[in-house]
Amino acid sequence: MPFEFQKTKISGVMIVKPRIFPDERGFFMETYKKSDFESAGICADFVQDNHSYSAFGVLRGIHFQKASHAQGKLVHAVEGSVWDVAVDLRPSSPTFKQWVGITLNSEEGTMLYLPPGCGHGFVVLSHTVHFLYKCTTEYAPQADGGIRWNDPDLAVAWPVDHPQVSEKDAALPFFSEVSL
Ligand SMILES: Cc1cn([C@H]2C[C@H](O)[C@@H](COP(=O)(O)OP(=O)(O)O[C@H]3O[C@H](C)C(=O)[C@H](O)[C@H]3O)O2)c(=O)[nH]c1=O
Repeated sequence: MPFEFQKTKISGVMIVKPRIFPDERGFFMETYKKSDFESAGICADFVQDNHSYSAFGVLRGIHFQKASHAQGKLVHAVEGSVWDVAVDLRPSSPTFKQWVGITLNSEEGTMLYLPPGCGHGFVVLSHTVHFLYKCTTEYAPQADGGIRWNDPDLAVAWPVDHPQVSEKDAALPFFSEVSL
């Protein structure tokens, strides 16, 4: 099995560790295989791939798409490292409003799968990061949602004191104001 899957405290949020095959040329790893993911309970059909590039201290998120446009995401850093957060935004979930955070770096190739219904954000830990992710639904700006990164109810323990947040993200609503 080229992947190791690890559950987190949030239902459906899975840590995925690919098997790396190093040799004198460099390395090879599989970063997704439908049959292995389905065997681990991740039955996701990905329809869009994204790539973002950010500098140290940049914080993107906490974002989500609403209702039928809710996105499952398989995220990883292909160069550099981030501290990545999944927030459970499913009111019926026993871990509603809870979050998990994990460092994703390109050396280990560790990935995080977030099911639809989770908010997602990350802050860059390395000088720069190339961040790639697969999504289970296409971009739907009309369904865009977000929560302020430093929402006191969520109290996400970001490991960077003064992150660089875009004007748009700095103006996102607090959890108490959000319509899910
Ligand atoms: C997300 C997205 C954006 N765009 C366009 C819209 C804007 O003109 C530009 C930048 O978008 P945005 O500022 O929303 O990019 P991020 O702040 O990286 O947003 C993402 O960051 C957090 C961490 C996520 O998990 C989401 O995938 C996504 O919300 O790309 C597209 O054309 N397609 C897309 O799928």
